[in-house]
Amino acid sequence: MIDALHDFRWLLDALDIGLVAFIIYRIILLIKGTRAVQMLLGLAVVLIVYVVSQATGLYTLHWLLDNFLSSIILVIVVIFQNDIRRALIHVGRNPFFADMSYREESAIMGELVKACVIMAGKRIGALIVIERETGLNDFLEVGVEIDAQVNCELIISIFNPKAPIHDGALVLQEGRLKRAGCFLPLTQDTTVSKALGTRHRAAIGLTELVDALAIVVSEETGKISVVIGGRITRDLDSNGLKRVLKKLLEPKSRKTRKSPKKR
Ligand SMILES: Nc1ncnc2c1ncn2[C@@H]1O[C@H](COP(=O)(O)OP(=O)(O)OP(=O)(O)O)[C@@H](O)[C@H]1O
Repeated sequence: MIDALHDFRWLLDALDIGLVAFIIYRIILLIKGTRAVQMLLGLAVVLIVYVVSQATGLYTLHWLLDNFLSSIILVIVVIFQNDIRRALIHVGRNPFFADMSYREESAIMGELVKACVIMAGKRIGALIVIERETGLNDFLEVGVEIDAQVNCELIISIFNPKAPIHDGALVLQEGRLKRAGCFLPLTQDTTVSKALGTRHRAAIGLTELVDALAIVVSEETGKISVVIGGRITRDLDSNGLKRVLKKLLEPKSRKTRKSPKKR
């Protein structure tokens, strides 16, 4: 069997390279927009200094970095323990609608859309962020833990201007309302319309960094926008919002299924 596999060495090599490329891609996707990127850059600098110290004969520095790098796996595990845990938890799972039936997904999307439409009608400003593949934990330090089912009335009460947690973003993870009052990075893009204030700029800023989806309800105009990849789609009605959410959040496996009503 092993000998037979050796005849297909090129196939194994291709598989090997493909798997490593896929793992690196998933790691980049996971840490994109998190502090792990800065730490990784720091480690890359250490590695460059190590190589330079060897080439230039800076023996003491080289000895020091040699000892440090010999335990690099341990260092990486300690530094990235949260990211590694998150990656392992997410393996094989759909990022937002994890293990949910079509009916549960529809109910969640229905509650979300209903809440946005009502808030738009009442001119209640809102910023809702939905986690997809990339973890948002780095943006959840500020804010208040909620961890509740997605519910229209609850969403509206969170953004009620009299509520203490109405400021900032409401973050949804794995089909649940996870945290409210979260502070997001503002976009630095100078081409963004001057008409858009900080709520919209926060939605654009975050989605430039991660693959999350943001819904903005404007307090000023009552318009609903969806932001993804730093790009904003404005003035969506109930059907438009439903369509966009369905397209962006529905698991790939479900998209290929012909008749979702069967579930
Ligand atoms: N960095 C941020 N992260 C999350 N939310 C933010 C951030 N900055 C501002 N906000 C939210 O945006 C609100 C202010 O919105 P502002 O009027 O400046 O923006 P806007 O884009 O014009 O929105 P609107 O059309 O609703 O007025 C704040 O009260 C706060 O809730």
